[in-house]
Amino acid sequence: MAATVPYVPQSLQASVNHPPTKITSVKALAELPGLASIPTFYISNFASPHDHQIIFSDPDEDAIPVIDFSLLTSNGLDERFEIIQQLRKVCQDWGFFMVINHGVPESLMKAIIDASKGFFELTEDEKQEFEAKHVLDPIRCGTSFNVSADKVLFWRNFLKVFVHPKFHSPSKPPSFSEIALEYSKRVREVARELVKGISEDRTLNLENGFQILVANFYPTCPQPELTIGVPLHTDHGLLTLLMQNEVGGLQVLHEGKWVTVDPIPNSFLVNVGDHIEILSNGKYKSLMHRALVNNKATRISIAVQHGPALDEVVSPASEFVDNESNPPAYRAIKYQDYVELQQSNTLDGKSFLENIRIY
Ligand SMILES: O=C(O)CCC(=O)C(=O)O
Ligand SMILES: [Fe+2]
Repeated sequence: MAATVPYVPQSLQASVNHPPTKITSVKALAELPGLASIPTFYISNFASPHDHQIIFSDPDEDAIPVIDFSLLTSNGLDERFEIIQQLRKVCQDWGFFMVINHGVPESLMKAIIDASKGFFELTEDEKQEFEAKHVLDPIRCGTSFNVSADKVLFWRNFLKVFVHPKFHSPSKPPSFSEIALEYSKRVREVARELVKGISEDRTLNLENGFQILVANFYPTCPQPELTIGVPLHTDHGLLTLLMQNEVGGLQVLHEGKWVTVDPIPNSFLVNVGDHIEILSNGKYKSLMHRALVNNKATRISIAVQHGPALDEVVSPASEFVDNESNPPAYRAIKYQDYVELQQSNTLDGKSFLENIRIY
């Protein structure tokens, strides 16, 4: 019989309500035999059903838009024009869509999930080598979002790797590097076409755009309704292309309702990030989203974020600004500074964009 009071090692125990200083892995915690309840520092308001007037969306009524990528790269000019209009409308109305017929092989999508699983299954000692000191270190694994700032911890382990313009990779497991290199390249090609279609800005230097691969590992949780994998937030880049193993958990905020995402197999879930919102001067909104956890199966998601070049100073593009009726709504900021600030803070339920918004 499972013990009602779990054994939690000293190093994982909360002192009053503060998270312990040394926590590296919720995976190790989740694997403790007989864990029936979660430590208090994982209990989070962000998981509360009252945090955002939640109405679970009716899947039929709020069907998530689907973009057929093959039309974007087809030679038919009419088809391309049509799909670009559709893409821009979807970015304006939703900030979120699924992409089908994207050309990234199913076997490669499966391979990156398996390689990431292999990484998370390394021993805690082996993974320690990849625990970074700074948010701009190119290889960084950890738990929660930012354990030095988080007031409560989130039920997630992550690996964040800078994969472009310079490719980095952990050296373990041995197959990770080759798979991650190929996966990043193929996903980047899809992202570049989508960004070109959405943004009318021709000054973006996408060749040298920053690309980061984030692998998320959400172990099963004995009390999933009390905690959360990632609380609501927006992504810092231009576009994120996300996929997952067969286990769901992503919710997107659409017109004040949480929409639970049930993806089409082998599709990418694409969301607009903060830098499309900045460039378009707010026309295309960065998507608020979060990841729930469950008590049945481990969830793995791979989110690849694509941004401008790190040294690019981004401000609203001239075609979206009119100084009289539509003045710039965001301050110019170097992308690298934005990433550093966003990643150094904790997720507090607001978009980090609020920090550069001009009122
Ligand atoms: O796991 C998910 O579905 C979402 C993860 C996410 O939002 C992120 O890594 O930024
Ligand atoms: Fe995200």
